[in-house]
Amino acid sequence: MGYGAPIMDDEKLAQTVKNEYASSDDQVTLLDSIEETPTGKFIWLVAFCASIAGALFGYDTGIISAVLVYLGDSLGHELAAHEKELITSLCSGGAFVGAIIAGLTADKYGRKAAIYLDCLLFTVGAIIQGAAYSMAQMCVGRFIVGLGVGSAAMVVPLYIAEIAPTKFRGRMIGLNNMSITGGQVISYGIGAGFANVPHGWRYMVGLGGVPSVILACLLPFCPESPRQLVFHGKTEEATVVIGRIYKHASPEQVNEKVAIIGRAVQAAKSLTEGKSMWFLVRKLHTVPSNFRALVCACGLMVISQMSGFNTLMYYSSTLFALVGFSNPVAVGLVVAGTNFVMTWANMMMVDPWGRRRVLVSTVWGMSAGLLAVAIAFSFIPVNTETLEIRSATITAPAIVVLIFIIWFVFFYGISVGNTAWMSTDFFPMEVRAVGTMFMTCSCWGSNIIVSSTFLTMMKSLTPSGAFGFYAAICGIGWVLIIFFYPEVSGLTIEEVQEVFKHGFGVKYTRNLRKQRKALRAASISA
Ligand SMILES: O[C@H]1[C@H](O)[C@@H](O)[C@H](O)[C@@H](O)[C@H]1O
Repeated sequence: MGYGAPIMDDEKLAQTVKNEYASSDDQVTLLDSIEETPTGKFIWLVAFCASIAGALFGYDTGIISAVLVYLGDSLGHELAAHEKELITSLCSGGAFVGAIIAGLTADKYGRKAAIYLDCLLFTVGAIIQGAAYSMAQMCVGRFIVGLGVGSAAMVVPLYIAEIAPTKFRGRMIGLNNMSITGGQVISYGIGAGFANVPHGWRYMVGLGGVPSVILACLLPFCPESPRQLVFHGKTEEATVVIGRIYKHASPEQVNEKVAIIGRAVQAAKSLTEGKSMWFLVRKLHTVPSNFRALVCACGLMVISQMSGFNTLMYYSSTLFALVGFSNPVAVGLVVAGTNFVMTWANMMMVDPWGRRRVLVSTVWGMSAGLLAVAIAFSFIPVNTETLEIRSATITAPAIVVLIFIIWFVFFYGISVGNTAWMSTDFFPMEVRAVGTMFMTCSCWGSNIIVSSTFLTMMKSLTPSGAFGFYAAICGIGWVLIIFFYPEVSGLTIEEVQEVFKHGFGVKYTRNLRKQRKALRAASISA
């Protein structure tokens, strides 16, 4: 029994597993036993360094709301609404392009090269923005930073997924998510801190260039992904890296791990050697298991974005001013802070609980929260022409809106907001980079749609209609997750490749996890 072994009935399971464990020559492969060994601090430090790029993603997307408020006429004139929209959306547009560039190059040049490039983009973009005296210069700076955001959003989870020990993979990608949402909290704090400083907005954007320099200095201490090293024929280097990651493993276990990776790499190579990028894109769409992985990864990402969460990130001031709060920036900080705390909760829960279990038991809460917001809004007299409130005092429905927005963020942060970035391990190696690229593009594509239609929807559908729409998306998303999202937590990245060969793998992984549990129990009692 090895990867892709048939799933058997529950009754026969315990005995068969015990027998096999006792007789198999291939016990190491069976349990990938290196994964059971303790790992040291080194790999956490590496994941932490890579996550600085995630913090920059969060910082640069979050800071814009404060920058827009304090720009004034610094770019030569007071900006019109459409110019503000342009500055905001150019970052998402750049991110879309950045994700494509990273996706096309991550295999050829390795994961680390893309992160170095991100550092350059974040720094150059920050300098250009901070020194901008014209709308054109600001737009260029914003787009360049967007390229970095999109590339980092794509390559960092990919890099972490490939270096992480199986038992910490979800948690380590979660660390990157914490950096994203932490970066957003910091950006709100810095936005508030520089609010009354002359030219404060220049410091706000310029500060985004500092952590990228720090990251560039730390990167030489981080290893290249061992899977990438094996892919490029550097098996000895990969062995050293695996030895550093699993520092309590025996040399045999290290060699076996490299051999397992080598087999997966060989399989990937035999399918793709000498083939063009277009071939990989076709393979991603035409091989049924790849396509199912793609649907699942992009589907979850689209649900996370179309839930409307980022309307709160980009337009929270507008929204909270609309319902009568006089200090919308502070209220916005509460939203970003809740998201950050729940990202931590997600990180702690995904590996022991399993991603699917977390999603199934929480996504309904997003829908329920948004529905309550939609209902509460119907009691608030909003002028849909001007998007202004007709009464200046905070009413009970306004408080209900705030409570249920925080409720929504609570469930968003603990579920799709972070789990969506973990699906990079759904893809087999030969299409992992290109699959992650599509997943990241589906993030920025749907992000652009939501951020560019929110205010229009508030006007044409009324706030109740807009939030009702997002509630429906979350409700449908929850049902789709129940039927189609498999549990891959606890499986090695090589094992995950088998999952989508069995439909969407929901039943397959349920049985596989049961088998593994029994196998572990048998190995302990043997
Ligand atoms: O995972 C992140 C996180 O949830 C952020 O708070 C959000 O702004 C991003 O759009 C999302 O991709």
